[in-house]
Amino acid sequence: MHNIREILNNVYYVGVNDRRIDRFENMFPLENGVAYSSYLIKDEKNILMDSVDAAFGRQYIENVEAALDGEDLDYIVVHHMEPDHCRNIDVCMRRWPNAKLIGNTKTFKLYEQFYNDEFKDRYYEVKDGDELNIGDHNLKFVFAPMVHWPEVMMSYEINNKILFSADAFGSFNAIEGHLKAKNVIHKGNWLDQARRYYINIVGKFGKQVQALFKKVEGLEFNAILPLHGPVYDDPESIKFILDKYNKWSTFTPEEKGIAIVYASMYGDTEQAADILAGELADLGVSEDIKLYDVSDWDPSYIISDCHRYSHSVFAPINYNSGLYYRMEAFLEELVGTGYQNRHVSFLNNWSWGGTSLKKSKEILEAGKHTYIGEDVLINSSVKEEQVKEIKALAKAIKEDLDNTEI
Ligand SMILES: Cc1cc2nc3c(=O)[nH]c(=O)nc-3n(C[C@H](O)[C@H](O)[C@H](O)COP(=O)(O)O)c2cc1C
Repeated sequence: MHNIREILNNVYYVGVNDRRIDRFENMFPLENGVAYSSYLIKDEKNILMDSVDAAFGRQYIENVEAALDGEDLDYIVVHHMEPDHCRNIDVCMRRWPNAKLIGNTKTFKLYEQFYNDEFKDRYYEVKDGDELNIGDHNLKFVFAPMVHWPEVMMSYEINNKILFSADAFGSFNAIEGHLKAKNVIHKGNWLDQARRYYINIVGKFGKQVQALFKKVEGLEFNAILPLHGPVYDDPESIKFILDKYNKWSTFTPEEKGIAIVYASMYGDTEQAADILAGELADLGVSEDIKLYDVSDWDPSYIISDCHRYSHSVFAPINYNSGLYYRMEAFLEELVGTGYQNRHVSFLNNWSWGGTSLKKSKEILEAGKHTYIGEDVLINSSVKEEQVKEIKALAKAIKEDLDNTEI
């Protein structure tokens, strides 16, 4: 049985929900699955936007067949070659033998790398800015290289001002009935999941996202249809997510707040982090204070909040003369997402010596951070002297937070 929605006039959602997947890209834990979105525009020529993950072939083909309602398929656009969106392209090409495959040079190169050149004689190659008229709809292809793969392109439907945005503006979470962003984006964990998706998957490519914004400057959007998560089709939600993307892609904190990230094997560093958090609250910090044990949390959550907030406190500890490896992996990954220009402080625990603090600072160096307060050095366990130092650090962070404009 099919399950499709007409989301805009003659634009059908033909995507699927994957609630059986535990980790996206076999890496990022999912709390409530993910949607693989695909769209069909019906017009004089029918055009399909991308496909879905391999696991959903049968369901997907039934969806596309239902949306076509007996008509033929003329084109399939491959906006992004990542397999969660293109593993059913070959199935569609065989099912609809008159369909042409729309992509760019890089799309077809990647297609043949992942699969083969079976459909070579049906390629319809487009260049950046090319247009294709299919009746009442007029598509303009906008290349968006490295947002977040090299072949990525978007389609802007000129007459109705609809942007088919590939992975940009996507989110984790399967769709629970509400496909329209206005019904979900301000509720539950949707914004957190949209942020975690962007920061961890596209985040590194802020420059390329900004280049795309420049390219589409002046275009109006009535709808943004991404390849995951809800669709944006009202002015408020569109403005909301564009503002967020502008912040995220310029590595600007979204809000004032403090992420405290610690490593602790026996609880002493954790206690120092707790004392600091309590002291910050007692000093009147009303913004979010989040504590993350690097051994406990998947890095994608911590990385997302380090980008979200203005302030971070890192508490690395010494381990076999170096930096505790989970903290090292976390910091490397954080830097890999372009984390920069934040206000940063340190707690450190040592029992006989090591390079953990120095190494942590070296890893973070590229981000040109502002260091707030004195580093607090804990010799195995927190003593009265360190409580004083932690209080002084809390005071410095509170003052700086008060002086921070977002
Ligand atoms: C397996 C292991 C290796 C450690 N290696 C070092 C080290 O090389 N240098 C050091 O100063 N402390 C080392 N420590 C001590 C920790 O850095 C820390 O001082 C101690 O675990 C207390 O902090 P915690 O209660 O937060 O774990 C090590 C601890 C463990 C459990």
